[in-house]
Parts: sequence; C-alpha cells; structure tokens
Amino acid sequence: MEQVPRPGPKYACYPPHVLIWPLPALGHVNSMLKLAELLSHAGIKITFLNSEHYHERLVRHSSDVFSRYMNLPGFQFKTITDGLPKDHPQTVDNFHELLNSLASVTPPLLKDMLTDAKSPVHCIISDGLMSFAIDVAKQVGIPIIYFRTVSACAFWAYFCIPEIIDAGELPIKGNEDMDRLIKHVPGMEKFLRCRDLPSFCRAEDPMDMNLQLVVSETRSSVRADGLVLNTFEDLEGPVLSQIRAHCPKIYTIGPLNAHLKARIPENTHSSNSLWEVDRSCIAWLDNQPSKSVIFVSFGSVAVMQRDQLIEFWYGLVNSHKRFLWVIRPDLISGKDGENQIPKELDKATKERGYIAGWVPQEEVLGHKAVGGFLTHCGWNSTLESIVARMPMICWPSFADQQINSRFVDEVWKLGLDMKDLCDRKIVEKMVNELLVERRAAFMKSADRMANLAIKSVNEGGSSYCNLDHLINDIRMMSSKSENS
Ligand SMILES: O=c1ccn([C@@H]2O[C@H](COP(=O)(O)OP(=O)(O)O[C@H]3O[C@H](CO)[C@@H](O)[C@H](O)[C@H]3O)[C@@H](O)[C@H]2O)c(=O)[nH]1
Ligand SMILES: C[C@H]1CC[C@@H]2C(C(=O)O)=CO[C@@H](O)[C@@H]21
Repeated sequence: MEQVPRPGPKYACYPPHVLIWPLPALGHVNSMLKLAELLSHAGIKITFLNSEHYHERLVRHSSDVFSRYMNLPGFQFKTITDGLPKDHPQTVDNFHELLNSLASVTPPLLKDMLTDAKSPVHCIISDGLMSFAIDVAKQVGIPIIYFRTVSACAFWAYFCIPEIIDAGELPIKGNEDMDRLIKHVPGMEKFLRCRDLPSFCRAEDPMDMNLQLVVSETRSSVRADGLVLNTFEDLEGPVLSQIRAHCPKIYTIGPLNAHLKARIPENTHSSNSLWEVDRSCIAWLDNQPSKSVIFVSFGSVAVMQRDQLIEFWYGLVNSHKRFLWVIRPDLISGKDGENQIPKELDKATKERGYIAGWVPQEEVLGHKAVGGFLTHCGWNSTLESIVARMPMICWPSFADQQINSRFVDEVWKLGLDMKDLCDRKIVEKMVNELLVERRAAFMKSADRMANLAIKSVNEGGSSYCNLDHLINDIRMMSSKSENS
C-alpha cells in the first residue's frame, strides 16, 4: 500500500480524528464509507455517524461489511437519531421532512460528540446537504469539509437554480416546453434542456419546498472549509472550473470504487446494502456467452409503476437478448393489486432472463457475460459503469439522475438517454442499439473514459494526488488543534 507522506515530529503524536456523517441514504452512505476506509488506511482515526434507523437495517443485511470496518484500526461507528418515527417512509417526495427533522434534533447531539474531551474531533466531513453541521462546526471551532455525493454537473445545476428562476427560465411550461434550452447554467448552454435539469425543477412552483431546500443546501457549500466530490478531472473538468469560482477548495477523489481498489487491492468486499445480496446470479452469468447480457438495476430508492415494469419487461423480452434484472422488494410503487405476470413474459424470462432482489452490482458489472447496463443513472452506478467499461441505457427517476443521463449520452457518448420515455418498442430498440448496432462506438468511448478513470486514481493521477492533499490537510488541522 502506498504510504501517504507522513508529517514530521512537530505534528500531533497520535492520529487525527475525523467524524464522517452521511445523509441516511444508501447512495450517500456507500460512497462515504469508501472515503472513510481510504482515510483509515492512511492512519486517520474515523468515527462514522449513521442514523439509528439506517444503522439497524445495514447491520441486519451487511453484518459482514460492518465487521470488516470494525476491524480497521481506530474505526468506530456511532449512531444519531434522525428525529423521525421508525415507520416514516423516507422517500424523495418527503425529502424535506428528513432534512428538517435532522436540522431540528441533531445539532446539540453533534455538539456533544465534537466536544467530547476523551476523543477530540479534529475535522468533520459531512454530507453536502446538511448545512446545520456547518453551524455547529463553526460554533465549536472545528474545520468542516463537505462531501457531496452527486456529480459535479448535478451540483453545478443545483447551484445555478436561483439564476435560472430569476431569468424566468423556470417554471417549465408543460411537456411542450421540456426541450427548451436552459441558458443560465454556465458551460451547459448548448445542450442542457428543461427535461435534463434535476427533477425538483419540474415543480410547478419554483418555491417548491424540496427544490428550495436542495438549492439552499447546495449554496451553503461555500461556507464549508472544502468540498469533496466523487468524480475526476478528466470526466467533469469544465464543470469543476465553474464550481471552483465559488468553492475554491475542491478535492476530486473519484471514482471512489476504483480508488479503493487501487490503494487497497486486497479490498474485494461488496458495498453494504439494505437487502440480502443474492449471489446466485453470478452462477447464472457464468453460463451466458460473453457480452450477451443486459444488466438492469435502478438503485436503492427509485420506484416505478407496475405498467412501467411491464413495458420494460416486454421490451427486454422482445429484444431477444439475455437480461439480469434487479427487482427490489420495494421497486413497484402503488397498491399491491395485480401480481400476475403475462404468461409470455414468464416463459421468455425462464429462457433468457434472471431476476434477483439485490445483487453484488460492481461484481456483475465486471462480469464477462454483461454487455450493457440499463440504469437509473444514480451517481454511484454511473461511476461503477464507467470504471467497468460498460455502456449505459439511462432511465433517470429523480434528483441528479436527469442531468447525469444527459451527460452520459450527449457529452460523454457512453450510452443512450431514455429520459421520460417508457415504451416496450423504445426499450427493445435501445437494447439492440447498445449491445449490437452501435456497440463498437460505445465501447470506444467506454474504454477511453475507463482508462482516464483508472489513471486518475493511480499514483500521479489527479484523484490520487487530491486524496493525498485531503489527508495532509486533515493532518495539518489536527496538528493546529493540538498545538493551540
Ligand atoms: O442490486 C444492487 C443495486 C445497486 N447496488 C449498489 O447500490 C448503490 C446505488 O447507488 P446509486 O447508483 O448512486 O443510486 P441510489 O441508491 O439511487 O443513490 C442515491 O444517492 C446517489 C448519490 O447521492 C444519487 O446519485 C442518486 O440519485 C440517489 O438516488 C451502488 O453503489 C450499487 O452498486 C447493489 O449493490 N446491488
Ligand atoms: C432525495 C435526493 C434529494 C437530493 C439528494 C441528492 C443530492 O443532490 O445530493 C441526490 O439524490 C438523493 O440522494 C437525494
């Protein structure tokens, strides 16, 4: 393992202590656990703060992952209440309830943790959606670095929303307005349409609670002492230049899944999850021809209507390609109602398909049988697909996924954006375009971007160097704190 250059004797005689606090959502927890492991591997003491609700679910379904973290030197988990009832349906639509609850109940609890003389915290790395953590950090005089777990392009679009509204570009005026170009996100004027903005922008009222909350939280990033982004310079350089004019101290250290493997090769574990991981799909994949399978997965939060599920199902079956589909227990929204599957789908699925509730996604994306990824374009899935040289069909559901899918198709040429469509003919057509008709072109782009991603996380690469900078900055904070 590469040793981060250790500071001289004038620094603290014991390791810096960092408290890491993600928003209680899988896509946030997973990427921040990867950062936590990288920092721990560099000799930094970690307290990882999960919500009680979330911690219970993760321990139940990822006990192996948790025990592995617990064996890291100086690594501990702590829990904090989110202030919500146990049965609160933590969905996107009531995102503001989660954030407002955290903002009202956690500050005094966080302050107690930060001022615990038995284990002084030298730096906080909090989710970039929790500005109340900045307020507490400033009160107790501890540096705070934001980790925003979305793409730089999504971050920048959120950041520019006040200007978009002031220019009268929002609200969107119906379906016929969705392809209008947005002119007030600098650097994206030529290709960003209304339909590509983060989904909160589709609210009829620009003062929508969720929209205003995500915007104000994004704007609060300028108050943090630094901003960590899970991306790399060769992927989002032009957008990062725009952001740096407002947040000068940005640490681009992604793709974190690849960075972890580059620095800790023995790290072969899968991410933690909220459901039991079904590994039987690997044996099924082992029996499929190379690059013959389309992998279908919509992340940990996205939901769909039953009629949409059926459209995707017919499209996959009519494509006559093999498919591995993750259908989480909570993927289908709405009442339980009709559960019967049309006989023709059932028969074809038995012949060419495999359905699972939750799979080791990174391992699946790296399997030789998989030739394409039908994804919702959550940022972790997008980065995992890039690292796996896997072309994508994007069916974004909410938040940052809309703009991620526009960049995958229009900017990075890594796949097809199926945004706002859900039709069996379109699904069938796109699966064949991705796996057959346009495969060569997509693979050329995918190979190029994967090589840039791998280069960035290996010694001398931009993400590798930026992580070293982050580690050394944390050490400086620690020594200043101990010498003051
Ligand atoms: O069967 C599965 C399906 C998914 N995954 C993993 O689950 C994670 C899913 O993360 P992501 O692709 O980012 O999607 P979400 O869970 O939807 O993530 C939320 O958080 C992300 C980061 O902020 C946002 O980009 C998304 O829009 C938001 O929905 C990834 O690491 C996948 O490898 C599995 O391990 N097994
Ligand atoms: C529910 C979503 C609101 C915004 C969050 C997010 C982000 O912008 O950081 C991305 O997707 C979801 O995790 C959150």
